[in-house]
Amino acid sequence: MTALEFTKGHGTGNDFVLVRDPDGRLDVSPDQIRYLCDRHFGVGADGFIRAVRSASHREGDDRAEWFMDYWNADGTPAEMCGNGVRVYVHFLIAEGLVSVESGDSVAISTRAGIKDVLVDAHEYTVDLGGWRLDEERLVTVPGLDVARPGLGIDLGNPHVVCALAHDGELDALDLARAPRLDPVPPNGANVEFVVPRDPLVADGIAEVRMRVHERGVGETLSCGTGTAAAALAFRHWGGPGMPDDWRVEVPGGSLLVSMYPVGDVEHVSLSGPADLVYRGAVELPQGLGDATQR
Ligand SMILES: N[C@@H](CCC[C@H](N)C(=O)O)C(=O)O
Repeated sequence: MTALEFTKGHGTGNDFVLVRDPDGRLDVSPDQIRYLCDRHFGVGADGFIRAVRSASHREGDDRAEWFMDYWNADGTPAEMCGNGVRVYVHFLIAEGLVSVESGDSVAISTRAGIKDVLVDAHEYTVDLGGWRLDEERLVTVPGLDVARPGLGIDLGNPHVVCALAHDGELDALDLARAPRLDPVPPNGANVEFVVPRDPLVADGIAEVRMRVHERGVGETLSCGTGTAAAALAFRHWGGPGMPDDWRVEVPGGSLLVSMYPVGDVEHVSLSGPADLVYRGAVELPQGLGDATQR
């Protein structure tokens, strides 16, 4: 049995088990990812991130040296993770795998394309790229008496954003199980519940509060792409005159979302902290198979 060395990190409480595997020698199975992310029997995390060179992963894009091999806690791969990619760059720097100074950007290959992450002391800003509106779905969740409309937003990964009237409604939600979506999205979705601050806009920045049920995970303390989806949906509903800068408060902290044109496309960025908490080594139990060398 081999011990798997890992680092535990988080971005506003959205937490990850990160492992370094520059040459793509590790083969960590979905069962092993479920074990690692289990909060009772394993290390515990919302997601698993393998740091592998793009050249050593079939989904990697060689225009970026590093690929973020991101998996949800239930052992399913995801296209993108806005908190994860910021923590990932912090991890690459801490491990000496990239060398950057404050003010530099690092390009990261993800299943949703290449994302540039700007490093600024302890704050990381990821350009999530373009986005698109998706269809509306009815959202049913314990704690809300009737189903509410939710707006689909695609950021490489799928989101459905549901506006609530006040903090009381948000606090009453039971997100222990996945909200029901109608029609059912073909690939599932992360579902964000959002309440506007009163006033919504102060000093040119709009502010909302959000809770999220993440696809493949459950309720989490934060979801970076989810905060971007929340801001985009509220700006869409608010119409012309809405600001392009949004502060989104989540249970684990707060994140800044900004929208800006890049050529003909509108991009959206996400800024916030990234923290590494501890390192360790874990032996994967028999029966799950070892994280073996390829
Ligand atoms: N927490 C992430 C999103 C992680 C992936 C998500 N659960 C999915 O399946 O799309 C974020 O910070 O964006």
